Amino acid sequence: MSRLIVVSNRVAVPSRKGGATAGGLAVALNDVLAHRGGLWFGWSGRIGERQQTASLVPQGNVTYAVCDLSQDDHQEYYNGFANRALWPLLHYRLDLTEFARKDLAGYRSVNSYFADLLVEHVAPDDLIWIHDYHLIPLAEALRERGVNNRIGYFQHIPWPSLDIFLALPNHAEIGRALTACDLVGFQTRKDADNFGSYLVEEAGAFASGKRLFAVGGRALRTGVYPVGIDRLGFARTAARAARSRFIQEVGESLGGRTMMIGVDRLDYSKGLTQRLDAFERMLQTAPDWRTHVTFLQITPKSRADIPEYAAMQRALGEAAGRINGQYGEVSWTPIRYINRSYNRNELAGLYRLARVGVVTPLRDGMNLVAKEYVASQDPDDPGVLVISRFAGAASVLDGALIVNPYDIDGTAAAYVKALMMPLEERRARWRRMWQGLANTDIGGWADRFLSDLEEVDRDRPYRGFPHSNGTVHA
Ligand SMILES: O=P(O)(O)OC[C@H]1O[C@H](O[C@H]2O[C@H](CO)[C@@H](O)[C@H](O)[C@H]2O)[C@H](O)[C@@H](O)[C@@H]1O
Ligand SMILES: O=c1ccn([C@@H]2O[C@H](COP(=O)(O)OP(=O)(O)O)[C@@H](O)[C@H]2O)c(=O)[nH]1
Repeated sequence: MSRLIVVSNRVAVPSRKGGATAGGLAVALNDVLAHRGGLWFGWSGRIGERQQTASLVPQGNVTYAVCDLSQDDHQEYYNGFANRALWPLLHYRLDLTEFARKDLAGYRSVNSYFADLLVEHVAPDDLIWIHDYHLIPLAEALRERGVNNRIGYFQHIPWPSLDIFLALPNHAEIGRALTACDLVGFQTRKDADNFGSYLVEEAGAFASGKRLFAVGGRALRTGVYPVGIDRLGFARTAARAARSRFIQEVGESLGGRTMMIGVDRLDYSKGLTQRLDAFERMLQTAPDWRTHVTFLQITPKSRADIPEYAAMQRALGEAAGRINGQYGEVSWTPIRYINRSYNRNELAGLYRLARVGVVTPLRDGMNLVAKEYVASQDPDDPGVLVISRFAGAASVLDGALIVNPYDIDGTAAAYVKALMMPLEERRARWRRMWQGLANTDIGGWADRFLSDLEEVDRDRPYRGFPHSNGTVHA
């Protein structure tokens, strides 16, 4: 088996502050590398001087290779082009997209820096797997440095429709950069279809079917690989956590009330204000639930230097305060709004304690919290998941109550339905979702992507494409 090199901006270096945060990419890749071993290259999470070589941290079967970013790198590449231009645009938020040439230059420069450091560690048979929108130019930069290995790229966040993507001033550069890969993977069929349309309509690619392209004299495959979780591991953790002192104390603090839960980074893509607005609407329109339900919203701060995130933090704090002020009683606070992060064990126990899990992003590549909520439930007495139709996870969790997060009345009605759902229906819906999780288990996700990457026929880029006489290239 070839050695795996995983590359991502965020690297979960064990016991290093600033490395791992509450984010699905780090969580997913951690699981993959723990099973398969290899090299994990990326940002150390620290700001300092640029390095001449990556710092190596060997740990079991994984070697972490990380490097610091300069203050300007962090500002232009991470806060700037990645998170103020690409993130909003790829989440369909043209209204929040801020394109600056200086940030673009920083983005290119950090990708070149990563390529310079990484190339020193690449052996001829290694499989290289690049992750996410921070590193779209990396495959091209590696090819320029003579790397001929198989390179795959996985997009954790949505790929929007053509009209949206064309609003990016340098869309041609970004789109072309991915054609240096052998395989490009997406979370959903829609994302992969959108990228395919872009290749054909704007990048001069020829398509054979929906997932094979000839572009720039090379073959490029695309595929759909919805990222998952270790469902059995999570279920075990949740069952154990339910007996912990921490969860017992939280349970006692509820005083017999039903709990709803939301767990999200503080991000405008997560639909948090709409979610609380819907809870407020429920308290208005279904007054019987007042004093009987507690909404626990865990929202660790994220990307806090970016103005749109700081504004979001203020808006959300105000919304929670307004609702608690309007409906709260001396003995009851409707919303427990918390800005710190919790570890996996604690979260698993909290998910299991909650009768309703609420996941209502306006757009989300996948959303692992939705899957973790399902995996944590007691099969004999499971809770109900309310999920936005715009989360990638909705496509594999068809036992959930699916809502349009822009529809505040509709979401409020779904909350009531979830709270009142009879046990038999809860069990039946949960069984369907548990099965859905089996199809996208984390090990299977990586195995499918990597075996497709190994099978790309690089020597015959036009294999499968039609000749002008109607026959097919062998
Ligand atoms: O690294 P940060 O800037 O702190 O942000 C955290 C991560 O957020 C995004 O996660 C995505 O990946 C998840 C796993 O595939 C997926 O479930 C979720 O829908 C995505 O939003 C981002 O894509 C990562 O690069 C960040 O590390
Ligand atoms: O306090 C927290 C909040 C979140 N998470 C984890 O962060 C990940 C969030 O991933 P998701 O795909 O839902 O969204 P993202 O933040 O990547 O956009 C999940 O595995 C959560 O369990 C965590 O460990 N602690």
